[in-house]
Amino acid sequence: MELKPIFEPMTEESRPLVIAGPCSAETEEQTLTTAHQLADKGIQIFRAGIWKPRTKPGGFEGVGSVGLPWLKRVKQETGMLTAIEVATAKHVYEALKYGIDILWIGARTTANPFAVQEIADVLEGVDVPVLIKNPVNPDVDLWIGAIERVYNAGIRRLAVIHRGFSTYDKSVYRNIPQWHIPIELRRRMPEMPIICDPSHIGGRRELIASISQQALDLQFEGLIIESHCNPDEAWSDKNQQITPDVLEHILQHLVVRKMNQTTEDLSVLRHQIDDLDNQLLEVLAKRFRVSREIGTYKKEHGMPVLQTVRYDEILHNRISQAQSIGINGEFMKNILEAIHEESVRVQLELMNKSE
Ligand SMILES: C=C(O[C@@H]1C=C(C(=O)O)C=C[C@H]1O)C(=O)O
Repeated sequence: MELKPIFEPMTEESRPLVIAGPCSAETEEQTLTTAHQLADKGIQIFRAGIWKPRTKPGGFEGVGSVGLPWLKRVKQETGMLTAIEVATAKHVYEALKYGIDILWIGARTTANPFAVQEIADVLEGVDVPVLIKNPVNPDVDLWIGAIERVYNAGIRRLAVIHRGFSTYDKSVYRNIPQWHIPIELRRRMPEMPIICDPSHIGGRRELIASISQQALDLQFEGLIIESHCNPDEAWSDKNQQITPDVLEHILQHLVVRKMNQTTEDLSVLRHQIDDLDNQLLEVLAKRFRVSREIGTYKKEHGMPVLQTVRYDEILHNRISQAQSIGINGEFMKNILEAIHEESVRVQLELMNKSE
């Protein structure tokens, strides 16, 4: 992909790029007050939701097109660029008609290729920056598919927004970050800027600073943070919005690590890591060899592959062993589950071989 910077100038020094503004534009006064406060703090890009995709009908679905002239005023009075979410062709037309500078595609929309294609089709021939949020489900290919649809429409000023992923299980997060997904996107598309959305990942004000710092530590390029002049009275997402004052405080305390190159000091430690990874691989290969032998035995003796009592015992013992030497139990569980799944697959393959 041949991308252009989303904004000029975008330099290493300008990291992180910050986009801030209320979840929703509610009234002209709330929009303008918040915008002026943010502009006074040096924020250069203002976000506001105009059309809000709500889980159930009856919630506040955004003010709609009447809010677009308010954003035009924001731009005229503060000089900030304006950004809104678009989910349909009509939204794109309206946004462009009112001179909105940046469009973003929401997580629910990204999950739907028909909707993304509809938006891409109307963007054909338009030069506007587009930010693509991750789909609600942790599917990196679906995310990349949406990026490609927009890219194929000729949009070159592209970036993605990592806003976390929906989960049925209770979690401290509103949308679990699953950092490995944006990391995989970075591996596959190294030139694609990634903007983190700590407001939607955390769902709570208290989590915004730490999630933002994590994003910066992963070299993400920007942050999109919900900020409202009076968060407790917000019409949507009040728990995750912060005042421009709090936003300024958080931004001042973020540590931006600029050192990109590997230093000599790291090379010694990295050799150690290489060495340890080699040992891990050898041990894993040995374990699968033994598992194959067990599989052969089971085949000869008519035993089923899955042995839940044994598996349960392994999980239980290894997790407490791990915890006793300072390894996170949840992490150990994930590793053991992955190993077991592969071990069972290897044995099943063996069982079903005819000879
Ligand atoms: C290796 C075995 O087969 C399966 C795989 C296991 C493993 O890899 O640890 C454990 C139990 C079984 O479900 C076994 O029965 O011991």
